[in-house]
Amino acid sequence: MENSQVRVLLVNQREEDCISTKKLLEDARDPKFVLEWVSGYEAALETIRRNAHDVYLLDYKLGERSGLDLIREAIYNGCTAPLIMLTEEPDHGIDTEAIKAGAADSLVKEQINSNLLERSICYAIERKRAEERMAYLAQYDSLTGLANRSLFKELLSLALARAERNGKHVALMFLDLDRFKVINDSLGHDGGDQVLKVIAERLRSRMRKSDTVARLGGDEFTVILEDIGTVQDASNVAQELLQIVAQPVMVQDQELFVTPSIGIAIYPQYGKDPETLIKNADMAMYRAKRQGRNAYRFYTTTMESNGKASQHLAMETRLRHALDREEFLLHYQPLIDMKSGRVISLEALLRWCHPERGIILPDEFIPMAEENGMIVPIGEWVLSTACRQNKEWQESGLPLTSVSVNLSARQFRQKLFVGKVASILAESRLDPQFLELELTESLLFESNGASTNRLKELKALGIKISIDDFGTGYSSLSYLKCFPIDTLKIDRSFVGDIPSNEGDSAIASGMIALAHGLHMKVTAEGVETQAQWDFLHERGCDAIQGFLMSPAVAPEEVTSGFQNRWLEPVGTGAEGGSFSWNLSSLAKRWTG
Ligand SMILES: Nc1nc2c(ncn2[C@@H]2O[C@@H]3COP(=O)(O)O[C@H]4[C@@H](O)[C@H](n5cnc6c(=O)[nH]c(N)nc65)O[C@@H]4COP(=O)(O)O[C@H]3[C@H]2O)c(=O)[nH]1
Repeated sequence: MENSQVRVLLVNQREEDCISTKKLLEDARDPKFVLEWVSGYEAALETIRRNAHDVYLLDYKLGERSGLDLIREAIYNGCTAPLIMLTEEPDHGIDTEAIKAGAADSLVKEQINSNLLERSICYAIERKRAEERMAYLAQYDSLTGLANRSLFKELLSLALARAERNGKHVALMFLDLDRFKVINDSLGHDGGDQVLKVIAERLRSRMRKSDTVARLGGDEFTVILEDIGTVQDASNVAQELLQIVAQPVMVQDQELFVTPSIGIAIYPQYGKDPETLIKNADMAMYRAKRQGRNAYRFYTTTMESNGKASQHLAMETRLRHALDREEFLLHYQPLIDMKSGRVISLEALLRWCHPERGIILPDEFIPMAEENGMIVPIGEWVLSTACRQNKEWQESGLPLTSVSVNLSARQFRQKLFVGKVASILAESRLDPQFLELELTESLLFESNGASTNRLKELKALGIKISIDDFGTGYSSLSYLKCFPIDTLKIDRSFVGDIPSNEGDSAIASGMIALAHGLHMKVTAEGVETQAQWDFLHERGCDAIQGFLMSPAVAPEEVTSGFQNRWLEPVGTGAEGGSFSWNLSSLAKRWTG
């Protein structure tokens, strides 16, 4: 026990009990017990209110009142130290009542010996400390010691209620470090943590005791300034915060320069409740970032009313948090082998479950995520979720298939990308042969030898590579033979009008022949009609994907699809032999 002297207050009516208890505790060396005694109920309550003891031993019999009453009253009066009940004889009913009332333990006097009493006291104190520590951890950020998100929200609600009562203003500042990810990536998490600690300390020491500084997570901090006189006051503080954060930080013998972007929303003009105020300060912070970082911006209504630009800003702000708030999900679309009718792969397609708008398709937010770099962490999430999910399916006994994952150029260009893929595979325990990465044509051809090497490293891991949207990238075909590619995916823009459009039909046929000539497989995307199916089948296309078979579906539907209608090949004839397709029944199976 840390504190080697434990102050004990014994409350009972008989002095001889005090003497015997003293004797029991006398031998203890560590901790050393210092026993005090009071006999009356009121005197006991008075002493307990002074909060001067580490533990209380309360007799059940205290004249007209009982020890149970004293426990309840002590707790009601704010007693935080543990209370232990002492009874004359074993009584389960009293024990239970005592514990319910808040006692740490209940002991029968005649059973007590020195050892038992010491242990009971020490356990009670340790348990109390553990509870206090847990309560602290639930409210404070363990890295910086600042208020955490939940305490911050509570304090903000209280601050707004106070401001409403007193007719005052509150400024909420949302502060995010610029390019913190670069620091984390280059110094590692320990280095990043040290930076966060230094910044947290600077913010704390600048603010008054009555102001709140919180860390919401990652590199996001908030400051609540109560009782501000004018907007200029908030401006001055923001200006000062920019300066103190920008002071060099020494970490791992390196001098680093960190800058923040700060968004400010003022209560009550720009948010009457905590949620609105937080959302608006966040949006203003994002505006500061977009306008060059290392700056502060006040939230104004024009940020909302400024048509398309503001919608874009609001969407980007939400997108930045979507990952933390677990708003992304994956749907899966099957790719069907044309010979066997079996599912050979499931393409993971990202969906954003927007709290107000519902499911948003990737075309609406991936370009934004590409532009602001969010695609890198989002893509990592997609990759690990898809691998984990596929492993789960395999372990649950579903037929083995690959999962294919779309890659963005920004992800692929990361220096550590191959290592990341390897560690995701290791974590998910998915056999690499069941992962396929889909890269776009332009991604490969825009870069140089680096892509070839990276592709070779990926292939060396044992995963498959396909070229997505093939035919849309204006690339030189001669490049194709330089890359270790398994599959070409014909873009759906060439599939939509076959067989009626001669040009598209010729292109699709040419692509199939080209891929086969280079010993690659071909998948046609966007197959919606039987005529397209027939055409592609005749030309020897290996696999197809499209609404004719199934749209992308939620993971649960993949399981039920396999169980109900996706399992067996359709038609007659042996696999690989001559196979007569019964497309309408196949399509029926797929569409349920
Ligand atoms: N009209 C029509 N469309 C069909 C048919 N069959 C499938 N599709 C749609 O075609 C898209 C196929 O994916 P993609 O070419 O890789 O095109 C994807 C891919 O480029 C990108 N994307 C999706 N998920 C991710 C991801 O996790 N990471 C990255 N970087 N990009 C992704 O967003 C694009 C659009 O995805 P989705 O909206 O899910 O749209 C999917 C799918 O729903 C059909 O028969 N007819």
